Amino acid sequence: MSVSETPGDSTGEQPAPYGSGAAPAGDPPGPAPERRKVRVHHLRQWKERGEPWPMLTAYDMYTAKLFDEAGIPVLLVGDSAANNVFGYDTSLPVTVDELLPLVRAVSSAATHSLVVADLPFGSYQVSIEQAVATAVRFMKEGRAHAVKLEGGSRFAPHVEAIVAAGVPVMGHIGFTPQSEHTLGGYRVQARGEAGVELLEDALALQDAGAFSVVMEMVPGEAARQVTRKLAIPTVGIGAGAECDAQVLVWQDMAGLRTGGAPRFVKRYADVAGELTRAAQEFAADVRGGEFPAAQHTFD
Ligand SMILES: Nc1nc(=O)c2c([nH]1)NC[C@@H]1CN(c3ccc(C(=O)N[C@@H](CCC(=O)O)C(=O)O)cc3)CN21
Ligand SMILES: CC(C)C(=O)C(=O)O
Ligand SMILES: [Mg+2]
Repeated sequence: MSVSETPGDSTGEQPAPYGSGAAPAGDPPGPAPERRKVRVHHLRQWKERGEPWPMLTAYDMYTAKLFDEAGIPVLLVGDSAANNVFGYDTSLPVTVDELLPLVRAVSSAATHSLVVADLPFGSYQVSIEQAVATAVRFMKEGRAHAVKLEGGSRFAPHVEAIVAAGVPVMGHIGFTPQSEHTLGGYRVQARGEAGVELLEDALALQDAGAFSVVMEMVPGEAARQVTRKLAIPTVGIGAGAECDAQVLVWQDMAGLRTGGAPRFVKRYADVAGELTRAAQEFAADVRGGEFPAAQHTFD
């Protein structure tokens, strides 16, 4: 168990929500301490304490509510909704107008988790003004708590301007799916010499005021070095065990998506199998006259 903060410490902060440390030994029995809203400074506290934290994507009200209640401190409304909600073959086509209602749904349902809205391709690359305007829309209309965008040093000015507008920003480097045509497909990034560039990008984002950085599909050793050199937490996806946090797309993690998954995915459930079974049983019940029964019928 980790050392818990003394209530009423110099910052006047209550202990951070979640965390691996339960109530200190000797606490009176009773209801669990009140969970508090996750804020960006909590993520940095967990890094300082060496407590890894989980992040999942969510795109709708039910998953947001379940993951929030399960203690997932950060929910990402990913532009991966392109693949996993809208059925596009890449993340490039999804628009701000398509993502905004999903962000609003997740933000409305999450009572404690920090909700991060992913800025889609084309909604921030055009200019710094466009980046700020899009981030503001996701905060104002989507009611997000933070935004995420892809890119390193070249997007540091965009990050700085969004942060100056009062919006926390999460970076995303390594394999950046919105640039798949530049990167030449879904490939591991920052191998060998290119590890230097990964670190430069991460530092530029930190200097620009990002509160965290996602690293996608980079060698574990490169991710470890970046994580050690940054004060802000790193979030890995296919970036090894040494990141401060880990993120997966929920349909991959829960086995709703069938077919081959990337190597970095671990499957924790068979939601596809369970849903298929339920649909088949429902169909058989209807065809066999078993449903609806008397208790499903009004007098
Ligand atoms: N369902 C889903 N999961 C994701 O992780 C995800 C999305 N969608 N959509 C947006 C991006 C795209 N991502 C992906 C998608 C596929 C691979 C993949 O097929 N990787 C292979 C090849 C790696 C290589 O060439 O070295 C792998 O085996 O990991 C990786 C990242 C991550 N994101
Ligand atoms: C995979 C995560 C990091 C993401 O950007 C997304 O889901 O869109
Ligand atoms: Mg994304």
